[in-house]
Amino acid sequence: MLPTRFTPNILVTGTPGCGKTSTCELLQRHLKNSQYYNISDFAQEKKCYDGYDEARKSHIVDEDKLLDELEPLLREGGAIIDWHVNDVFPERLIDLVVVLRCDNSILYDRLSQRKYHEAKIQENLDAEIMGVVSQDAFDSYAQEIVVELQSDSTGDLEQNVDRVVAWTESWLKQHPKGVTNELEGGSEEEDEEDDEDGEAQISENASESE
Ligand SMILES: Nc1ncnc2c1ncn2[C@@H]1O[C@H](COP(=O)(O)OP(=O)(O)OP(=O)(O)O)[C@@H](O)[C@H]1O
Repeated sequence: MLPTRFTPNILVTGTPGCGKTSTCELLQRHLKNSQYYNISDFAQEKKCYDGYDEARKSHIVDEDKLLDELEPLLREGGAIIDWHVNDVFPERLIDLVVVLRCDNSILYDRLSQRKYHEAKIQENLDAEIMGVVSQDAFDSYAQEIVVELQSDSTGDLEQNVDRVVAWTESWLKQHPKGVTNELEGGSEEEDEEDDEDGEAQISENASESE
């Protein structure tokens, strides 16, 4: 059981089509020693399924099994997690939650290009308008570790990655001794560095945190 993680775990979430995979793949190229987990692929690879949803034409993920597989990896730190569901990961093992947002007409075009049927497109557009994923993130994690970033253009994509890279560098400086991997129920003590510095805040512009 690893007691400490020395690099942060970053969850990238958002409505399907918002750009999670594009962002995570670019981020992984910029962050040394990071591991990218696309949870849809991970669940398939580890067979973390609990049936098949005919209406949605997709497997139902067994979240308990998923966490059994993922938690030891999160304890190592440096995870970049990509999933539209965000409220299943243990808060004690997540250091930053990035919620990608997308303009609805742009999202419509992206989902149409995937040949999604109209009802599925509409369901996702409604979810994006209502901010469903964002609300889940703010309900599930401390407000100060959740950040919403717009992902409409390639310029946004690059800027978002720069900001998360800058945030990570700042986190590493603030936690030279790493962060204690709390046990379920939070029975282990917080790392001293945490108490002194609090959470690393993501800045409006990447350069601000340097
Ligand atoms: N910021 C962006 N600017 C321009 N195009 C983008 C941007 N982000 C994503 N795209 C494009 O939108 C499409 C969907 O992106 P991507 O697969 O990264 O989304 P996703 O959120 O991971 O979707 P899913 O949840 O279904 O896996 C891709 O064709 C990608 O190239």
